[in-house]
Amino acid sequence: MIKQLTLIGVGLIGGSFVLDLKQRGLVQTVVGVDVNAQNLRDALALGVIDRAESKISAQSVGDADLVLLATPVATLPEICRQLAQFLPSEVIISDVGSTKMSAMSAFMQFLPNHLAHCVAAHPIAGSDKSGAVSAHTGLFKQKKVILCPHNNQSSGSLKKMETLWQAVGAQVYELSAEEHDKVMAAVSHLPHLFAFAYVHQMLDNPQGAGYLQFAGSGFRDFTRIAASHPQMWTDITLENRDNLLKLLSEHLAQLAYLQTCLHNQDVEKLYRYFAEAKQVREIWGQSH
Ligand SMILES: NC(=O)C1=CN([C@@H]2O[C@H](COP(=O)(O)OP(=O)(O)OC[C@H]3O[C@@H](n4cnc5c(N)ncnc54)[C@H](O)[C@@H]3O)[C@@H](O)[C@H]2O)C=CC1
Ligand SMILES: O=C(O)C(=O)Cc1ccc(O)cc1
Repeated sequence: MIKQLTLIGVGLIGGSFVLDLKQRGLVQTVVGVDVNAQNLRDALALGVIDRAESKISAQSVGDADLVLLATPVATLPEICRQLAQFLPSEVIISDVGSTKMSAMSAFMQFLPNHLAHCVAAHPIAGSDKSGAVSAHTGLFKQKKVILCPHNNQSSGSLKKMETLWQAVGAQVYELSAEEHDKVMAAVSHLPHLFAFAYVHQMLDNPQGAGYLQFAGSGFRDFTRIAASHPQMWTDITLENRDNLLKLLSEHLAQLAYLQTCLHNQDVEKLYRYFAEAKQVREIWGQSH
């Protein structure tokens, strides 16, 4: 049972997590801190938080057992810098950000005396929606959450976060922050870049808007994530840029291969390429 959870960034992910904890009676009071006043009003009205605070202060974090950071990833250094002066000694600091090397470096730089209780975490669940109005229970049911333990980790704090994520229905895995960012670049960050690039190309094409009226379900499936929050994705792609730059050049080679196949009207190579991808996608789909 957590007496006070202070949620910094009362949006889709942080809001959904606390709603689940509340529903299970695992948290007594949730204090929300957010830079967006309307979002705080929505969160109060929807019962996501019990008290709203506009800034990090002794009042908002001084009595917390758990401080959860659920803001866009580039905000973590400044948030941790501000937190340092107000943190009670045993409080757990955890986050939900999509990049973990950046979270670890913010913890190490600005919370060095508190590092044992910093738990870097990432739920692989969410959507293209954002804000407290989108928060809902059940978001993490049967979804994976990756925890990234570090050398100075308190096993009690790690275990506590593992227990909370399991309580909201998630399956907990552990990876190093470095491995996490490499994997996520491939299965999440690059696909988002492709979706943004593809939709952008429709924007750049003078006829694009007219073409879109005939777009069907394939377009819908492929581009849903291009409606995701631009701030969130600016932060993620910049924080994971080294992995993404490497993958982008590998994928340019894939496109160049397709270009060559089409240019040469190479039926066999095209067929094999599509069939191999179809098999991988079908096998993945059977277990997800
Ligand atoms: N949306 C998704 O599907 C997933 C997102 N994540 C990660 O979770 C984090 C939060 O994402 P969402 O909940 O989707 O975003 P969101 O946009 O729904 O919520 C973020 C909230 O943080 C607030 N905020 C921004 N800067 C702030 C600051 N300096 N101090 C206090 N509040 C601030 C915003 O006003 C907003 O209410 C991000 O780091 C994202 O990478 C992780 C898994 C899935
Ligand atoms: O909208 C979708 O399907 C997503 O892919 C959601 C998502 C976005 C960012 C993450 O770090 C994890 C999950």
